[in-house]
Amino acid sequence: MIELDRVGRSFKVKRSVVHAVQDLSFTVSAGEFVGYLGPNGAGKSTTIKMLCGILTPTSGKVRVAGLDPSRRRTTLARRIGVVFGQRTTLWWDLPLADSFQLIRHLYRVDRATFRTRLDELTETLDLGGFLRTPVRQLSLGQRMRGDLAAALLHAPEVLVLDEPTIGLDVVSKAGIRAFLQRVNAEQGTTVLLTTHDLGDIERLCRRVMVIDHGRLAFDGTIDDLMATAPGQSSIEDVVTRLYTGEASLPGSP
Ligand SMILES: Nc1ncnc2c1ncn2[C@@H]1O[C@H](COP(=O)(O)OP(=O)(O)OP(=O)(O)O)[C@@H](O)[C@H]1O
Repeated sequence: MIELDRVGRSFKVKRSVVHAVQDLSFTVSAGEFVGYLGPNGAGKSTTIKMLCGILTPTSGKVRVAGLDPSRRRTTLARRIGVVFGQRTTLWWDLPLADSFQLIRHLYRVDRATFRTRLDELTETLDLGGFLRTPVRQLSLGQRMRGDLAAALLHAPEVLVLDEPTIGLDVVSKAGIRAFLQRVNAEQGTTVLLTTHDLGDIERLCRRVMVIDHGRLAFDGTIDDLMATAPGQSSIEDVVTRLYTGEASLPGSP
């Protein structure tokens, strides 16, 4: 469903070049729920932007649902849902319900399918109390649930999430995690989740990939990840050792 083959992306900054992603190869199969971890500046957002066609790779090949994202961005948009937790894709001054209507038109979802999906999403994400509220008046947790609904209204096969639980309280986080688990299990949606919240990773992902300095540093199960730092019992400690280069990497490619 997602394939990267020796992908690189660099940026020219003044007279130097930043290699945000380098020689990155991985495959995510249909129905997987994969965590994508890495320290600040590791290249996660750059990867995600290449997956949805916002950025073109400088080298290598990206395929999502069989499509080249930067060349087929409009076609791909119908098959991928993306949530950037740090900024909304909703219309700031419009009530949530009106944003959803606009999305229905943009994605050409027929009226009956839209109604059924919106009813389902309203129930599972508990949106009923604020569908008529302008997005700018929503709390962060409400806005995030709105963004998730917006990303899923057109029933995409792939869902890419960039920090979807950032800034949320424990109850809101638990609600969003349960929702994501359900979407993956019941609809078979492939999910790639970027987060700094290791609770998200522990509760949701069987497989974890770690990127560091633009390169894949680890790809394996949570158990494999824990085995990189024997004697450490918490995932926080294991990931800290990985980020600081203190762990050995049996699962690394
Ligand atoms: N448009 C850009 N122009 C120049 N440099 C960029 C640009 N976008 C990203 N970078 C650089 O590429 C590197 C990777 O950035 P990226 O945003 O992908 O990291 P990240 O893993 O998402 O980090 P964070 O966890 O802090 O969000 C960083 O050094 C960043 O400064």
